[in-house]
Amino acid sequence: MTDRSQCFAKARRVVVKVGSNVLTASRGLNVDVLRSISQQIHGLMEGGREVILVSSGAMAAGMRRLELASRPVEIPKRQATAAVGQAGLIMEYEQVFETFGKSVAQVLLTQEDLSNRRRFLNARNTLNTLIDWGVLPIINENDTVAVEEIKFGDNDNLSAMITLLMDADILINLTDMDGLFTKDPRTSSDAELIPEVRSITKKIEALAGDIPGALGTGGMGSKLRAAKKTMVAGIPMVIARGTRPEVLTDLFAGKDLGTFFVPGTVRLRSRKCWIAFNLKPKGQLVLDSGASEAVLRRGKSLLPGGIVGVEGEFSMGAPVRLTDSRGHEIGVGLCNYASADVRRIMGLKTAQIREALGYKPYDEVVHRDNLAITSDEKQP
Ligand SMILES: Nc1ncnc2c1ncn2[C@@H]1O[C@H](COP(=O)(O)OP(=O)(O)O)[C@@H](O)[C@H]1O
Ligand SMILES: N[C@@H](CCC(=O)OP(=O)(O)O)C(=O)O
Repeated sequence: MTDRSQCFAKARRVVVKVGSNVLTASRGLNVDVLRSISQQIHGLMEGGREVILVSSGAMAAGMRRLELASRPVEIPKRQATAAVGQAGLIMEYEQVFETFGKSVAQVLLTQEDLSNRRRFLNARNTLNTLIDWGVLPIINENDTVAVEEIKFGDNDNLSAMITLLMDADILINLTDMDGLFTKDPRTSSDAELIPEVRSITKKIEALAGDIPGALGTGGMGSKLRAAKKTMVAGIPMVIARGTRPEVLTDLFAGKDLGTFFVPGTVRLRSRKCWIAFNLKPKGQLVLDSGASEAVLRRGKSLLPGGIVGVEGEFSMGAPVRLTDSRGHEIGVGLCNYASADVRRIMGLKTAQIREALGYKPYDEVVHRDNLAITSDEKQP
């Protein structure tokens, strides 16, 4: 069983995400909360932890700075508002950390920056260097250039991706609620806090509305989608109230605050997370029950003999989804053969590949090293 206090005690690299509603007051940024969270982060850093901050609040700060009563509808105006707000946001962090003798760095990212392997590795090197220097990286989505399809969608997702790709040990999502409730507490006074979630079932998903607070973006739904990713990757996530005094300090002192999302037992490392969550699968391989079992529970590579179906057209090296015969996703992997070749060798023994194709570069259709298991069915 995963012990929550152990997860906190052992966490060396920590990602903290702070939502817009936490950081905003009626007349602009809530500087008191920003200072309090910064102070606690500084405490964690002083205690030897590596911290990465994902901070929302640019749009909210910009709206207040420009005296806009509501969020602009047109995308360029939204982007311009966030650009104004980001400056004030980072300036505030900069000033607070200066009083601790520490530096902060602004890192603005788009989805593209993570899905392009070379750009991602550049970003990761930069983040690791900042951490080595004892500088706090403060990440936000690059709202000025990120529109529609290249948008992370929200910082809940961005913070989960950063947690996975930076091999962090825990994700703390600070919002304007004490955690996940049985109903939306904004509309239901009898809502009760759920202290622990072991699996994101349909029932759990149904509790969360996608309607965010006045200044937020994704609502509780996007936090659950983020938790799903970290849990599959074997990393715990917590949702807690960012305005609670000493929230971070208390969490690391072992207090049972917020909602704890229990991680899966197998830890997926950065490269496999990148395969699982950043690449768009180009096709699908359907596995028979023996191959599903071998891949899911026995840590095996996928051989041609266990494949019963191929969907889509893809070239060698393409990312593909692996499903069982009921269509449930087992994982995502890089395919050693093009779709046309997989169709010719599926169901065959590895010794028959050369005969069927005239060549045999690999025994495995998907090698274990290039396969990320995304099913939350219990693995060994
Ligand atoms: N079951 C639920 N439990 C807690 N909050 C919920 C639930 N369903 C919907 N919400 C809403 O989600 C909001 C938090 O999401 P959001 O506004 O996107 O926050 P943030 O700015 O921190 O990302 C809360 O203000 C709350 O009203
Ligand atoms: N990039 C946006 C953040 C949008 C966002 O995800 O907000 P939130 O749901 O409050 O975390 C901003 O800084 O305003």
